[in-house]
Amino acid sequence: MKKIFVINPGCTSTKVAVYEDEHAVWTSDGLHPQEEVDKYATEMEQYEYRKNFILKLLEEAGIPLEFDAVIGRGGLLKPLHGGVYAINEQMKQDLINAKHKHVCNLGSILADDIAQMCHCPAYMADPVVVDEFMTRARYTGLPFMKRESIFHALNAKAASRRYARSIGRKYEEMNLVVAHLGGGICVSAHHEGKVIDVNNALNGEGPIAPERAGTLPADQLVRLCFSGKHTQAEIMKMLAGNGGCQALLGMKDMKEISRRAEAGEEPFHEVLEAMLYTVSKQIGAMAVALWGKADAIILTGGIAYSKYCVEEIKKQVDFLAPVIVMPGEGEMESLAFNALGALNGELPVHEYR
Ligand SMILES: Nc1ncnc2c1ncn2[C@@H]1O[C@H](COP(=O)(O)OP(=O)(O)O)[C@@H](O)[C@H]1O
Ligand SMILES: CCCC(=O)OP(=O)(O)O
Repeated sequence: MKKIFVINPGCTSTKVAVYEDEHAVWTSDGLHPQEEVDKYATEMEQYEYRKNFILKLLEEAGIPLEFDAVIGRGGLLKPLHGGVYAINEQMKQDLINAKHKHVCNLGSILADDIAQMCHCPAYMADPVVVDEFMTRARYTGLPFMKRESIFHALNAKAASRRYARSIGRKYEEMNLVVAHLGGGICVSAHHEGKVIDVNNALNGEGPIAPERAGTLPADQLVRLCFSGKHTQAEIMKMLAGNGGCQALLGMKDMKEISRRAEAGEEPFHEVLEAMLYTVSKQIGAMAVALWGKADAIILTGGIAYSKYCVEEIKKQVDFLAPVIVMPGEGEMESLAFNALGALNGELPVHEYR
């Protein structure tokens, strides 16, 4: 029996879990009070805080630091193929110096720390930079600007595989549109096992999200940048962190927002309608990326728990393909399976260079 520790840092939580082979024997949602994380300007400054937070959770649960492997959610490295990677010094340095900032950059660093404490291997799998774009999806209208594949690869692929299995088909033989509806939102087009297009979930592309602005009118963004009123860091924070519902409603708790919208309370109702409209339009775009031949549209992530949100999206897109609802994210399970596969020699472990 292999004991695996899984670490998944998100903007509002550090989810952790202990697996014995494929069974979760302990999990924690690891929610952080917003005012705690708001104290830090960058994700790297949260390193000590998140590490101590994890060690305290383990201590309180009486779980000794005795694991066969530790696996963390992978961060904003250079574009990579999917799969399992051994965490090495080069990877940690690239994460510390990453051009894009997001707390998932801490996943591999924290995993390596804990692995060193229990003398076992450290891995990451299907990081947010999995890049399988078709060439035409990389283009913008400027030769020096290329689109980047940054999305919730782990959950989007795990949900796709789970759905394919449930209907007795292979992921590699299907066309799927997958909308991951979390604090950030991505809608990806999966063609025969490859994500050929997806909105950049982090920076200025795609739907309005609980804490992200999504696509903005470029001319207004340029004027804002040159207004002299904001630093670059402040504007980046408007795109991811303080954008979307956080900017429009002063909150990003989607349980609360959807409850108030459903009760007809304004501006919650109108803003949520607008957000879900942008999600639906992105689903339409990805269905076209699949030549209109999507086998299914999968709605996943925390917001897919909201029947109200799901119904609003369905009304707009169910003419395209059957809508399958898979609420929550299978990231912890998927990470554990990847580590188990690596330990058992069933999955190749790639070297990061
Ligand atoms: N029952 C629910 N109804 C509406 N939103 C929900 C519900 N449960 C969770 N959420 C929302 O889901 C989001 C978290 O989703 P998750 O997939 O864990 O993503 P992330 O890792 O990006 O935070 C939060 O915005 C949370 O408010
Ligand atoms: C795609 C980058 C990772 C990301 O956006 O994750 P969260 O939505 O969990 O913040």
